Amino acid sequence: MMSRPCPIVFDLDGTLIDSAPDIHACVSAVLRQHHITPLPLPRVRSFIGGGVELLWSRIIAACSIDPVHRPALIAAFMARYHDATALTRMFPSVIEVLGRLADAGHPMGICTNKPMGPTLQVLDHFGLSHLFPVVVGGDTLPQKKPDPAPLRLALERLGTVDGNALFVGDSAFDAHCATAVPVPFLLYSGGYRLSPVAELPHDGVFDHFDALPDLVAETLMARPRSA
Ligand SMILES: O=C(O)COP(=O)(O)O
Ligand SMILES: [Mg+2]
Repeated sequence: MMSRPCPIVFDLDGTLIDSAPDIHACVSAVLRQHHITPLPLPRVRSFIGGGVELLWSRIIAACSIDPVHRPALIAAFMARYHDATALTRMFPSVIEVLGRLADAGHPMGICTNKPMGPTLQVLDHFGLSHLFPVVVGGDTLPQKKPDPAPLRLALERLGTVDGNALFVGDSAFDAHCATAVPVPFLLYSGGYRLSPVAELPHDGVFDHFDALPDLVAETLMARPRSA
């Protein structure tokens, strides 16, 4: 099925890449440095999606850490996180499907709550940088998703003028951000979502990237260009 090209913006962690093992490893190393027992991977994974500050708020609460240590913990984490790619994997078929969407003429961007430093490192590591001329990170603006500002900036930089665009993500942060913009939202159900699919506003859902090109085409056909 062919789709007319429109800008597509992607979330990163839990959508294109499974980065939780690296984030967990960095968190565990920092906790051990501070003589705190590390948390299991599923617990840390459940804290991902809102950016580094929210991740550490949740860790500090879960481990009953004195908040006075917060700046030192975050600084130690960022020193490890900025180039942590060894345990990260792309989800199946991501590279092939992004290539197909790019070949079909879709301008593509990233809108992530991950800080720009590690975002650019991981895109480079997986050879994805050339596919994304627009990258908005968690520290690009004062606001993070679900605030609509970062996604609006990504869409504006991709030259969206008539609201004819799509956002693809994995979490409640993404779903509510897309609603606030507003822009149609395609939910990848294989990421770090905590809520049931039915509880997240979405225009389409997919559990494997092979299904994304047809879902993009169907979503665009269902919506008139001026919608
Ligand atoms: O790093 C995070 O907490 C979230 O990143 P994401 O917006 O790419 O899911
Ligand atoms: Mg995500």
